[in-house]
Amino acid sequence: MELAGLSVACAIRRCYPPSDYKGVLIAAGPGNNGGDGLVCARHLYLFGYSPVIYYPKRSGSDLYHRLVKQLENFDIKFTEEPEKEIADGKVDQIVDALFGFSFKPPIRDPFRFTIELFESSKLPITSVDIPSSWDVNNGPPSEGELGSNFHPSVLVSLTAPKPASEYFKGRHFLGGRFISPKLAKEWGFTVPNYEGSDQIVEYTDSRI
Ligand SMILES: NC(=O)C1=CN([C@@H]2O[C@H](COP(=O)(O)OP(=O)(O)OC[C@H]3O[C@@H](n4cnc5c(N)ncnc54)[C@H](O)[C@@H]3O)[C@@H](O)[C@H]2O)[C@H](O)CC1
Ligand SMILES: [K+]
Repeated sequence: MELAGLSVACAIRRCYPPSDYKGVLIAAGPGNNGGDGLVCARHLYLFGYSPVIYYPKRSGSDLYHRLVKQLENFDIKFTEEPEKEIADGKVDQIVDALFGFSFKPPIRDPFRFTIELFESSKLPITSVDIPSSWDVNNGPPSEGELGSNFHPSVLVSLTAPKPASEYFKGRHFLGGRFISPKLAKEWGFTVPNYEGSDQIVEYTDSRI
């Protein structure tokens, strides 16, 4: 999770530098995708951003208490009113860390509100692993359903791209540099060539 969150922060640093996109709203969900978002928020702070975290359904487990404690130690702000942060101009970009591969539709509250916020926002949005509300295999919800108008500008797939990423049209990165060739072979995917100490690789038209 630490490396996953770091890789998302690295992709954001590459696409949306703090000189132009300093205020970052991180929407964190109740599972591990949300945990990646909490880790990402801490690294963004260390990279010079001003993160503000919306974490409406907190996990009770010790790991998450410790992630929150680390953020509090940096005086990183938590908010209950993400729409106000956006309206007040405190936010220049958004991180979608609501749900990853364990999401099962339909979306339950309080996350319906958050997906509506994503759909209506004009700000750049980076999704962690899968755009939230998308089905891991089949991609965006059908037209007219909540989430069908959610198209983030950046996607950071973790460890390996999920089938839903085929429907994604923006800048696509792979992160989570911790898979051994042996494990990748066992699971039938390729570990790309990460440059030097990079935590991310960007997919190009020719794929990696
Ligand atoms: N396992 C790995 O290799 C890695 C995973 N990483 C990250 O972990 C997520 C998957 O995490 P998981 O905890 O399994 O689930 P999610 O975060 O996707 O969500 C579960 C969470 O959401 C709730 N939920 C599900 N459906 C709904 C719904 N319709 N409405 C409201 N709430 C819903 C559910 O109850 C749970 O609380 C993966 O995508 C990666 O981001 C790391 O990257 C490390 C490697
Ligand atoms: K997500």
